[in-house]
Amino acid sequence: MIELSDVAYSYGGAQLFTNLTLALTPGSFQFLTGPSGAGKTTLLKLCYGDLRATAGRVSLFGQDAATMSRDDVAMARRRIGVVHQDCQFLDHLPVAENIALPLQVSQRAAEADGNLDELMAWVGLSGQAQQRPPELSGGERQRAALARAVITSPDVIIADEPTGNVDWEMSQRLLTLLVELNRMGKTVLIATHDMNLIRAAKSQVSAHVLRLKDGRLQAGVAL
Ligand SMILES: Nc1ncnc2c1ncn2[C@@H]1O[C@H](COP(=O)(O)OP(=O)(O)OP(=O)(O)O)[C@@H](O)[C@H]1O
Repeated sequence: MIELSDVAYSYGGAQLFTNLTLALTPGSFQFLTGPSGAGKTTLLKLCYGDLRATAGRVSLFGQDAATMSRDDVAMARRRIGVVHQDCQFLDHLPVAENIALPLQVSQRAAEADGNLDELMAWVGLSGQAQQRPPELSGGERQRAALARAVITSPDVIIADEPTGNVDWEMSQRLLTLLVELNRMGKTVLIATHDMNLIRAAKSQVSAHVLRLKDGRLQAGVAL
């Protein structure tokens, strides 16, 4: 679905990583871990077409990202739900409207009628639909961000620290939602520092763990 082959990335100075290879195969559940600043967010951005590799090949659903037009990338992006590290809400809009926004952007607003209430209930936010994002707790914001990422029924979910700043119980609840999505056939990639979360996931799902460190991606990390 998404493949990085011998990819390098630099923000202009030293290379953050080189010769990095990663495949998001259909239905896989993968964790990306590694020290702060190793480049996890950068790697996720390459996977969802937000950044272009400085070398190597990124393939988004069979197309070479380097030769894709902006519209092609936008179309591919519709198949990827992203949970950003800082959630990125429009604070003046109610939570429900924030969650429905990706449908409007992809001109599918009519689908909100059927899906939105169900999705709000799934993430346990039915009572908060009309609140503004700044009025939510950290865990509620993370669940709202997950709901917004999946409202368009993407094939792939990419989540950057989806359990940052929440307690253990809430991180378990978010993990359960991500595992449910994977059981529905979604491909899941999660960047996290939380090794306890990874351990908990491994008892529920066949998860692969990758560690990005010193510009290299290692598989089979000991937990
Ligand atoms: N837009 C940017 N311009 C220049 N440098 C950047 C930019 N974004 C990130 N970096 C640098 O690239 C490196 C990797 O950042 P990145 O956010 O990908 O790491 P990370 O592993 O996700 O870190 P964390 O775990 O702290 O979120 C860092 O040194 C960071 O300062």
